[in-house]
Order: sequence, then structure tokens, then C-alpha cells
Amino acid sequence: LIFSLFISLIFAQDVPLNPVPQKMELSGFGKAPETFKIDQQNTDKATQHLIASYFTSENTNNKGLKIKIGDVKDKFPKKFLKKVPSRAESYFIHGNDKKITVIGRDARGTYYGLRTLIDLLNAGKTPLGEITDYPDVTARGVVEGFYGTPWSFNHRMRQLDFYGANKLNTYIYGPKDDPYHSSPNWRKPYPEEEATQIKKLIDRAKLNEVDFVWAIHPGKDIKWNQEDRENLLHKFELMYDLGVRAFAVFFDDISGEGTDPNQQADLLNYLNENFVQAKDGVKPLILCPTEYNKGWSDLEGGYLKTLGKELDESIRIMWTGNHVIADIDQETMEWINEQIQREAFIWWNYPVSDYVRDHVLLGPAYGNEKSIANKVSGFVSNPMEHAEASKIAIYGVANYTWNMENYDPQESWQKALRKLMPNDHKALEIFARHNSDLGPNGHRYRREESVAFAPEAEQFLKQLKANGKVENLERIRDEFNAMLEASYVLLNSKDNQVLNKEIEPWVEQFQLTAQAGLSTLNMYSALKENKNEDFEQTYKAVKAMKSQMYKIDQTENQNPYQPGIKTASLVVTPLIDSTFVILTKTYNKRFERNLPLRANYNPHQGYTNVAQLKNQNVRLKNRKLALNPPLEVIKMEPQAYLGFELEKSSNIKQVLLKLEGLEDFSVLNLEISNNGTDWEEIELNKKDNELKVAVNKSGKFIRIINVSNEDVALKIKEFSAIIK
Ligand SMILES: CCCCCN1[C@H](CO)[C@@H](O)[C@@H](O)[C@@H]1CC(=O)NC
Repeated sequence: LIFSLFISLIFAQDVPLNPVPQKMELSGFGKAPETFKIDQQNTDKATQHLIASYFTSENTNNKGLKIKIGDVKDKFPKKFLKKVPSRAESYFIHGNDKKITVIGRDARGTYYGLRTLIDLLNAGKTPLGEITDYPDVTARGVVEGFYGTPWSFNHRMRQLDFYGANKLNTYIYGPKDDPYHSSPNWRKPYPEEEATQIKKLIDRAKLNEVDFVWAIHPGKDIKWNQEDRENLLHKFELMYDLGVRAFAVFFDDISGEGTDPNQQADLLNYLNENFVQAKDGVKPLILCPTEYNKGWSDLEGGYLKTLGKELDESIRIMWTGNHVIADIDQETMEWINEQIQREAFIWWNYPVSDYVRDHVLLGPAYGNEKSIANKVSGFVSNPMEHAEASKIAIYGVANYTWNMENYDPQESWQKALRKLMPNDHKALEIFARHNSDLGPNGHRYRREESVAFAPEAEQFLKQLKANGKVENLERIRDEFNAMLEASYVLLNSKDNQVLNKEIEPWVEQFQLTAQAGLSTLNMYSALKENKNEDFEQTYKAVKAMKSQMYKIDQTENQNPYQPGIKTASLVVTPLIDSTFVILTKTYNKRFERNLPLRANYNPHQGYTNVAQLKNQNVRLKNRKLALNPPLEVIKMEPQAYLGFELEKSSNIKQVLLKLEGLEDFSVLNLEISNNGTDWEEIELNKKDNELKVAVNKSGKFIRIINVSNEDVALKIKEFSAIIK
């Protein structure tokens, strides 16, 4: 047994099994034959469809290797039947050179067993021995729950096929900006075209053994009365008629009366009784609570305890962890499960990037503990609006949730890159390892980036600053070269056009970064050899590259939150920018020149006493200084303020304000100051929440401040100032 386990561990590495099975006792693998003979017992439509698509007239005949596939209700040798694990969705495979047997605990188990077998056959192998497998987490998958452009129909179809291939069984449809999921049209039926698309998605989900969960987000304007209760029930009926058999109700990111836990619990218990129990084949409800993370929960208020006590035990409750964006550990689960008296259903806010839209998050899915499998009722990833690029992280979640203690983020990441780009995965790896951190952000959630390169970059800068000479020039140059070459391979790759289309602007920016890096190293060499003409020439080249990058940053991916294209922002870009400034300063001093050092940076900063916004970025575009609008509702206590601190006192031409969710605007004052203590109020006509205020006064500080003695809750859609 030890020997065969040892063998199977070796094999687990090189056979691309997604995910790695719980237990493989194989003496080795046979060579997959040319033809097979399928003996199909009790199977569902998904398995029949998968069999029909893989075993065709091309590779089946009477002399082929026999494959008998079915579930525990079928006739199989007792010694096999007793090896099928009792958990849902589990399966058992036995193989020798005569016959392969696949037995599922249930329909999904059979399907997953077949998926594993097909992975082996695709690698030209057959199993010689036994594979026993089951999922660690009950509900595994994705919640399309981000702000921004919802995924397209075609992307959703691709996603569902990807989930089927990787044993993910849950897709929760909840795009924040779909008006029929949220306000104002959650009460209305989908228009014909969308309804038809949802029907197709549901069929595709079934063929991939994925539960299509349709979520509704009524909290912004729901009234706790019979009418809205009927409206919600009616909308569920309409979705049921389209084929939806799993439902969720999201109460996240709202303020006002929609946040009342007793009302929320009553509504869901009502839906549970009058809809879920009343109809056949409908899965238990999922609730996303208003207090969906520990940082936002007010224990005295008893919100979570109320839900835990009142909600029918079949109803799952979602949770993002100790913060909005957080990795999940044992302590997190013990705390929340105690509060809600059930296992929480994790909504993992990664790789969602709707609060750092200028970045793409292509690194490994890591940071969640491996001991929480039996503490969660589900684990779904909230992805980026870039569906194809999100697959890198989603693949990790698939492996993590199926076989948790076996999960290896790096190995999964490497496998995901190969799945996405089978031939040019090396180029994708070079690109992805420098595009994984988020940059500074309001949630203070960060990811590793350029991990192997960081020590080289650090040594290079340290030596450059200390004595102007470096020892690892070649290793830095090698990485910039690798980046440059990878960018060309990616832009010309035929592996995955869908992915190329999504990441293209970032790859272009990455290419320019690599070129700027190489030329900055040329500046270093020219300086060292006192080749002043070369120095000034290559200096000019770098400036030209930077202005091209600036143009991409100002034209591509323009959204109201974090417009532009940031790449390699944690290590590589700062290394290049710092090196450029150090070399230019040295050159200017040595040869009495005054080449500008200007990198396009922002000398101004945010200015606030609101904890939630301490790290909110401010952006300078031309002469407009804007606060990155936070997605969440902002709570401002009396005397709370937020705004800008300018580099120095400047003429403030105009202030633009767009606020939401404020009944009474008079609670806020707009003020400017030159010293941060003496403030001058700027008149606002406090009627409408969209203001363009002419100021034309000089100041160093600009702020809005809550001058009432009540807490106010509001959403900031825009807060910017034109500085002349
Ligand atoms: C509304 C602001 C806080 C963050 C909200 N998170 C995500 C990250 O930005 C965003 O995608 C939004 O859908 C989600 C809400 C959430 O986490 N619900 C459980």
C-alpha cells in the first residue's frame, strides 16, 4: 500500500487531474487504447452528453477497452460498491488492463468520475488501481457579484463549461449593475432577449452539473409590505418559469429600512415556506446579509444574532470574512458560525477588482486556511469583470474547495496558466507574476507580486543609491528582456484569443515597461562610461516611452473609479522610476545639466478623518484632482470630513460633487483652508446632489464636513476639484 501510495503521489504531479482526487491507489497507468466500449448504466443528461461528446464513432467499437459507468443503484461488484464514499458527489474508479469501472454516489458523482477518467485519457493514460474521491466543500464556485460591466452571455457560457471541467457546482448570478437583479427593475420581468439567454445559461449549467443560482438585490428600495413581498415572490415565479431552481437574496451594500434583520428574516422564511417548500426541485435559499463581514457588524445591534435565531435552518448565510476583502481562516469561521448558528457560506472577494479597476489580478489564489472545509457550507469567488482572466484564480478555488488539505496555490497557478494557454503558458507566467498585486486601495488588501525578482530589484537599488555601482545588472536586464519577449509572444499567441482581448492593454503597457526598463539600464551604462550623448539619447527614449504609457493610462479602460492601465506596479515599475530619477539627478549634478526628473506622479493627497477612507486614493488627471469614488456606503459622524490636501496653496477653480442617498443635503458644508485650521465655507445650493461649484479662491485644503449632530450615510459618486 505504501509503495502504491508513493507511486500515486508522484503521478499526481504530472497527470493534470483537476482537481487532485482525495485518494489514488494506483500501481501505475496503462497506455490509453485507441478504442473503447461504453457500458452506460444509470446516468443523467450531463453524463450522457459528456459521454456522447467524448466517445464517438471514432474511438468506440466492440473490441475497445470496456468502460462501465453508473451509480450505486446499478449492478456493480459488491467489493466496488462498498468503496464508493457516502458523501454527495463522490465517486469510485477501478481500472485494470481489461476494464474500467466508474461508480458515482449520485448523478454528479458519476459525472465527476467520468471527468477524472477523461482527464487521464486526454493525457493518454488509463488508471491501474483505484481512485476514491469526493468534494470537501458542498457548494463550490463563483458569485458574479461585482460592480462594473456584467459578464457577457458568451463569457458566461464559457465559464459554465470551465466549472463543469473543474468540478465547480455553483454559479450565483448577481451582477450589481444588472438593473433586473437590483434596483430599479428587480420587480420586473427580464426583457425577452435576456430571458432567453438566462434559459440557455440554465441549460448549459445543467450540462455541466452546475447549480445556476439566481440572486435578487431588492434592498435599496424594498418596502416591508405585502405588495413588495408579492412582487418578490412573483419575480421568483418568473425566474422559476425560465428554469431557475436555486435562489438567493442579497441585502449587501445598502442603507435605510432594507437593512432590518427581522424584516429580512421574515421575508426569507416566507419565501422558504411559500416558494422553496411549495415547489419541487428548488434548492435551499442563500442570503447575503447587510452585515456581511466582521468589520461592519455591530454586535450590540444584534443583526447577525437575529438572523441566526430567526432564519429557517435550511437557509445559508453568506460571509466575506473579518473584512469586506479578507482571506478565510479557522478563527473567522468559528466566530461567524457561532453568531449565525450555522456554517457560513463564504463569499470570497477575490479576484474581484472593481475597487482597483486599473489592475488585473493574475496571481495564485492563496491565503485561505486548509482546515475550514467542514466549517463552511459553501465557498464562492467574486471574480473580476475580466471573465477569462479570472479563470486563473477560479481554477485555484476549484482545487482548494475540492481537496483542501492537498491544495497547493503555486501548483494550481501553474496548472491554470497551462489550461488557459497550453502553448504560450511561459509567456503568460512571466506576465502574470508581475500583475498580481492590487496597488494601494481603500480595503488595504494586497497580493504578492514579482516575488522572485524583488530581492534583485532591492539589491540593485540599494547599491545604486550607496555608490552608483551595481553587481546584478545582468540579472535585472534578463528579467526586463524576458518581460519584453513575453509581451510579444502574448500579443501574437493563438492559444486563447478571448484572454488576449481582455488583457491586451495591460500587455501593451507591460511591453513599454520592459522597454523603459532596458533603456533605463542603458542610461546606467552610458553614465558609467561618461558617454553623455548616449545618456541623453537613451534618456529621451525613456521619456518617450513614459509618455506613451501615460497615453495608454489616460485612454484605455476609462471608468469613473480607477481609470487606466497599471502593470507591474509593486516592484518593477517603482524600480524603473526610482532608477531613472537617481541616474538623471547624478547626471545633472556631474555635468551641470538639468534634465527634468518628472515622472507623472500626483503631489496631492487625500485628507479625511473617516477611517473607511483613510487609504482612498486620489488621482490627478490634467488639472482635475479626484477622489477614487468608494463603492460602499460611507458613514460620516458629526464633524467627520473628507477631501484633499494639495501640495501647496493653489487656485481652486471649481469643485464637483455628486452624492447619493442623502435626504437632507444641508448637513454638509464645503470648506477650504490655507492652513487646515481656519476654514472658509463655500456657498452650496444644497438642493440637488449634483453640484458644480465655482470657487476661484486659493487654498491648500478642500473638504466636505458633516456639520449636523447626526450620523449621515451617503454614497460619493464624485468628489473632485479643478486646480489651476
Ligand atoms: C460596496 C463596497 C464594499 C465592497 C463590496 N464587495 C465587492 C468588492 O468591491 C463588490 O464586488 C461588491 O459586490 C461586494 C459586496 C460584497 O462583498 N457582498 C458580500
